[in-house]
This record gives sequence, structure tokens and C-alpha cells, in this order.
Amino acid sequence: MLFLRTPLGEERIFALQPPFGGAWNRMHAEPEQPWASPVPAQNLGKFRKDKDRVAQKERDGRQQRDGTSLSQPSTPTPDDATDAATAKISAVMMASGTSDLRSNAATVGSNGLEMEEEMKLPDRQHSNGTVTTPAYRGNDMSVEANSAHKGADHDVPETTPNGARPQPPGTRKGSSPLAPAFMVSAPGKVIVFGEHAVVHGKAAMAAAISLRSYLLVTTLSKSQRTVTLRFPDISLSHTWNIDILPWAAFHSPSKKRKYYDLVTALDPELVEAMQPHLTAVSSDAPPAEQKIQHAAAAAFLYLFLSLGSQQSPPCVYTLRSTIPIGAGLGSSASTCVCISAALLLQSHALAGPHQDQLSEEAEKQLERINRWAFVGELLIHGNPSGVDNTVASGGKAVLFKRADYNKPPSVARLGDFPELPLLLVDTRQAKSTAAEVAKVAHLRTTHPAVAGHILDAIDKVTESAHALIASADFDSNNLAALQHLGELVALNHGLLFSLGVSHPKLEKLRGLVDDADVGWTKLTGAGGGGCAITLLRPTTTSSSSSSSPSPSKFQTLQTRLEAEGFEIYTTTLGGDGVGVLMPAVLTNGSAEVGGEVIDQDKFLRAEGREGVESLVGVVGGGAGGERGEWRFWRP
Ligand SMILES: Nc1ncnc2c1ncn2[C@@H]1O[C@H](COP(=O)(O)OP(=O)(O)OP(=O)(O)O)[C@@H](O)[C@H]1O
Ligand SMILES: C[C@@](O)(CCO)CC(=O)[O-]
Repeated sequence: MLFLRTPLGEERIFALQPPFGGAWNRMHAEPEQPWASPVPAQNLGKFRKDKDRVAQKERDGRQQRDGTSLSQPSTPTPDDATDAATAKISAVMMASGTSDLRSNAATVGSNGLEMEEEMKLPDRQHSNGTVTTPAYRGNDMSVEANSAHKGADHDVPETTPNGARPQPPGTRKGSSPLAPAFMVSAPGKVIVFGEHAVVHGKAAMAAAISLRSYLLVTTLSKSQRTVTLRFPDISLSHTWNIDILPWAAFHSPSKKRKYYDLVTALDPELVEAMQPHLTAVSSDAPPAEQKIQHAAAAAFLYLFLSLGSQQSPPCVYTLRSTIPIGAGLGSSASTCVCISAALLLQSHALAGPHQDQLSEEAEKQLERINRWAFVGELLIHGNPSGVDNTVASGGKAVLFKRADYNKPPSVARLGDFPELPLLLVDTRQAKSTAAEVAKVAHLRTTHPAVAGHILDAIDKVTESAHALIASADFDSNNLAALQHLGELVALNHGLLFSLGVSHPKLEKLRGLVDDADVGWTKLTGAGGGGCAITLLRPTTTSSSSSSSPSPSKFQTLQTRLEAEGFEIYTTTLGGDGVGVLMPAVLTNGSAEVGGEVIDQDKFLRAEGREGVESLVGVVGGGAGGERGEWRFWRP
């Protein structure tokens, strides 16, 4: 039987900050947008089962199915071979500290992004007397992408009437080396209190989990004018020709957004301009599968067109996740955070996380990533509150509230976790967040007074839980305190059930846990399937450290849960948010000089969740501890 734990291995939950209001602030219940992708449950279930099979297919070199696919980036040209070798050498040199590519960092702004805000970042005085300018130095991830970028910039011809800048076939760019591959990673989350109500302006309490998505960014030879997605978890593999993408629409003066803008809604004209480039994605896949793939592709493409430029380096973006998809654990938000962070890094709009980074600087970078991740979530969910991407960006635990969608949300970081033993179980009934959120919006239209009261009641539950946990004398080993919190958990579930977002499998799960009398259970995330959390009851009434029900009770429960086909997850609560591995090289006990270079092939070949974690996991490595090569923005 497994628990959610803090990174220190303790079972804890949050010490909360200032009180939050319960006002009914906003009815944010627009109908689902046409580009949002309700994900049919049965298909997501299939994807989860098939994850490894799909990865195998990728390994077997399955060809892309879409009509617009270009040459497979994995088939190297002689130029590629030279560039790839150079990139590997650069990566290893960087990893072993024998190369200083930082001097390349001076070129900025060639990506079309506005750079003036970045220029305002304060220089930092180090204890040794040196000063670094955060955007361009330190352990600066953005630097290396620059060389490829600059080369592209020089050779770009005038635009054609449709705004595209065609590349003459066979054109050989300048001889700058390829940017080494790098990775980003972001966590999933559990919502402890307040899901759905948070979409309607109430507060929610949520924490990062240790299940994560990992995105590998591999730069191609400049002679290839392509951008490729390889998302094997959802059987998506697609290549676009960079030069024919709708840059003119996205970069017209009235449409172009700055990398630090707060974008709270999608631009329908831009969504429209993207459509022809999405229709070719997985065009021969079954419709339900295609919806899932289109949602992910749309999120990527909108961000790529917003943050990149026609001079963006040709790249392959390979994503693998250990988070079950459509299970309420924030898989989409984690994906969007990875994409946002990678594109912002490539656009030189972020200083990579580095030692001695000031808290406010880290916060600013995270905010930037989070804002664009929210835009990705708009494409997948239609109407997200932003809590998932906020946790996936910043990690740890938060009390989140978005009263006004035109303003940034209020986010109180919950720095300290009181002990709280939780059990996380997945019904493996896949669902669509967009569909569940739309259900609640519909209920608000058909039964406004009743639905309004239910949402208000959820707000009160979150408020009470916050007050309880934040109180100085809260002790999760104390039965009375835990009983009180547990009752709030059960109340929250009952209210979510009333909103119509539970599922027979979630009720079955709850029944089994109730029968075992081990604690209090609620669904977590959007519901309609997916996961539930159980706050475990202590076996003793004393404040002893043994706060869990007896092993035999657990054993019986575990057997019964597994017999129903439910899956019990091991994870820790409150870990780091988005992280960067630049270059994509890990020690991994490798005999390779400078460490093991993580390339596409190795990454795709990693077997399942364990394989991904043991190859690249932010925690994993030989001793199972944190891998020091991963860096995080830590506010
Ligand atoms: N590993 C992944 N690879 C590619 N795309 C993914 C991946 N995980 C999620 N997605 C995208 O996100 C969508 C799932 O989002 P959805 O909101 O329905 O589930 P969730 O984020 O897991 O749950 P919740 O929002 O309740 O936490 C998928 O349809 C897909 O488009
Ligand atoms: C159901 C919901 O409240 C949580 C999904 O994880 C939706 C959202 O907040 O965007």
C-alpha cells in the first residue's frame, strides 16, 4: 500500500497562508470552444494500456502517416552526421565543463520576440565580486540554441506574398555547430480540495506529484526546415515544414504577443489560421484517437507560432510522460508546461535556472512559463482555471484562486507541509477534463441556484481545510484533527458527486475504501473517472508516528482494488516544478566520457514508466536520489 509523501519521505501536507474569500465572483462557463478536444474515455484507456506498445512501434521506425510529412529527421544526411557529431561533442564538453559556449549568448532578439523586458533584469553581484546578467549567463540554457538560430537568420530570403520565407532546396547554412539536445520536465498534480469550484472563481488547494512529463528537444541540421512532434504516449508523430506555417497571421502587428504577455483567451483568427496545418495530423487515425492527437498538436503549434519565428531552428520534440493520461493528475498541464518552457528557452526569453538565482527572478521566469502553458491548456481543455499549469510550473503546493480571468490568479505558495498520509488510486476509467468542466457549466445554466450553492459549499470546505491545516497546532497524527480533515474530504467528494462529475468506478473505489474503514476518499481532478485520493485514518489515537491503518487491512484493500482493475500509485507530494537538463547528458554511471548523452533513440527505447525514470528521471539515478544535473527555478 502506497502513500503520497513529501520529498523528504515524510507524509505531510501544506501549511497554508492567508485566508481566502468565498465570494461568488465569476461565472466562467462559456460553452466549450470548437477547438477544444473532449477526449472519449474509452480511447484514453486504450492509450494508457498501449503506451509501451506504442513506444515499441516508434522504435521499430514506424513511418508517419500524414500526407504532409517530410523526410524523417532521424535519417541523417552527411551534413547532419557532421553536425550531430559536433553537437554530441559540445554536449559532452558542456557537461564536463570543458567548453564555454556562453560567449555565443550575446545575440538576442533574432527570434522576433521583444527583448526589452529581459534587458531590464538586474545584474547579479556574486560573492566573488563577479556580476552576471541573468538572461544570458550563469547556467544559461538559452545560449546554445543561439548558434543554429543565428545561422538560419543570415540565410533567410525575403518573404513570399503569403508571408513564408522559402528555403532553396539544398541550401547549406553557416558552419555553426548544432545546439546540443536538452530536456525539460514538469510534474503532474493532485487537487486536494476545490476542483471544479476553482473554474468558477473559488479557491483550490493542489500539490505537485513526482510523476512527470519529459520533453527532449533535438536540433536538426539547418538544411532541414522542419519541426517534428514525437509523442508516442498518444501515438502522435508529425512533421511540419516550418516555412509554410502561418507566420504572417501570428506575427502581424495586431496579433503578435510578447513572451511576457498575459494571454487569457485564444484568438479565433489564429486558431483558424492553424487549422489547415492540423487537419493533416494523423488524418487516417480513428476520430477519437485523432481528437487526442489534435489537442496536443494544437497546443504545441499555437505556442510554437506564438513564441517562435520562421527562423526557429529545425527541431524534433520528443515527449514521454510517467503521468497517466486523462486520470485527473494534470497530464495535459504538465505537457503544456514542458512545451512552453522549451520554446521560451529556445527563444532566449528565459534565463535558465542557475545556482544563486534570486527568488523573485525564479518567480518571474516561472510566471512566464506558466502564462504560455495556460494558453496550451486553453487549446486542450477549452476552459481551464489555470491551477494545473500553475502547479506543474512552480511545483510544491499552492492555494490557487482566479476570481477574474482577465487578471493573473492569486497563488499562495504553501511552503510547509504538515504530515498527511494519502493513498492515490486510479480507476483507469479515462475521461476528458473538457467534458467534465462543460457538465458543470451546463448545470449552472440549468440549475443556477442549486449549482451555485454546491460550488459555494465546496468553497467553504476548502476554506475550512485551509484554516485547519494552517493552524499552528495542527497535527496529522492527532486522530481528532485528521477525522475533521477527513470529513471535509468526504464532504468535498459528496458535493462533486452532486455536480455530476463522479463515475460508477469512482463510487466503487470509494465503497471499497469505506468498507475497509481506512480513511476518507474523494475524486481528484476533473472526475468522470480518473483518480481518487484517500486520507488515511491513523490506527492509534495517540500522537505516535504510526499513523497508518494496519498492514493486513491494507493488504486486503489492495487485493480488492487490484481485482477491480484499479491501480495504486506511488508518488511524493510537493516536489519541484519545471526543470531543465541542459545539455541532455546524465552521469547515469555511464562509461561514456562526460556522461551518457540522452538521444532520441535511447529516450524512445526506455521501457515504460520505470524505463523513463531510470534513464532521465529527475529522481532516479543509481542511488535513487535526485539527479543533480537537473536544474529547477526555485522561488
Ligand atoms: N503524455 C502525453 N503526450 C502527449 N499528449 C498528452 C500527454 N498527456 C496528456 N496529453 C494531452 O492532454 C490531453 C489530456 O488532457 P485531460 O485534461 O483530459 O487529462 P488530464 O490533464 O490528465 O486530467 P486533469 O486535467 O483532470 O488533471 C490528451 O488528450 C493529450 O492531448
Ligand atoms: C476540474 C478542474 O478544476 C481541475 C482539473 O484538474 C479544471 C480546472 O481547474 O481547470
